[in-house]
Amino acid sequence: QSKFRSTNKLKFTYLPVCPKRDTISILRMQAESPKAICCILREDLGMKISKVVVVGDLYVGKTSLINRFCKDNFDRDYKATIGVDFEMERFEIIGMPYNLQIWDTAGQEKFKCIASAYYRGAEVIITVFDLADIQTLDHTKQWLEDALRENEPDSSFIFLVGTKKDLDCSVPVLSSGLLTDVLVMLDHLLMWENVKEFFSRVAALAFEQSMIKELENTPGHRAQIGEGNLISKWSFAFCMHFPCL
Ligand SMILES: Nc1nc2c(ncn2[C@@H]2O[C@H](COP(=O)(O)OP(=O)(O)OP(=O)(O)O)[C@@H](O)[C@H]2O)c(=O)[nH]1
Repeated sequence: QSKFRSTNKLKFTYLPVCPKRDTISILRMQAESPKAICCILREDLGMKISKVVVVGDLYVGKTSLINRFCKDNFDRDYKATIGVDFEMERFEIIGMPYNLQIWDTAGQEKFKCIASAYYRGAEVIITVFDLADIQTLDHTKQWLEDALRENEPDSSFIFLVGTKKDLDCSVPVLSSGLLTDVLVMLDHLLMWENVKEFFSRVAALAFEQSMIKELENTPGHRAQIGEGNLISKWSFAFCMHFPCL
């Protein structure tokens, strides 16, 4: 919650994901690039990995969301995640190999201790709720607080994802009081219609974050504040790889 309050440039995105109809909607809250930083890109960065943690109540569809992206499949049978699971997805960004390590955590209370041990070091936190079960939206704040507690302040991008839009009983979350509580903290509302584009955006942001961190931690390399040629070039490169940007 403190993360929500302290970030004044949050974006909210609504995307659908599912196979037959526009079944899953994804609502995204995303802190804008934390600082306007122009980075000197280095050629010797090598392989980069960013950690994405997916949290939320049991049965909301975390595994399904990840499987839709990583395996392009959808399974109607429910198999509870035991503890944690993870997938590695490879990207290439501005010619550099880049991996997203996506951690699928169990929503069941009895596994929470195990799962929370994996929250640390998350560049991205994706909080999932079920559009057909308003309580799961209510619980997202707690999930987020738990995940943020294990990470440095302002070190993670946050996304909010609503699933199961295809179900007739889906609640009109956009007008629900609970979501309004969240929306008042946001500056932007965007909508997306594609899971791959969503994860591509996640990858782009995580990549950017890891570059910034790397530069900040490397002696002799300067992070420059403000507008500059390099940041323009960088943005363009992202557009080339991620049409959704
Ligand atoms: N109709 C519909 N069903 C969905 C959708 N997404 C997930 N499901 C179903 O919801 C059930 C739970 O999905 P999971 O992805 O296993 O849920 P989870 O959040 O990973 O659950 P835990 O591992 O227990 O935390 C499964 O039966 C899925 O098939 C969706 O968009 N539409």
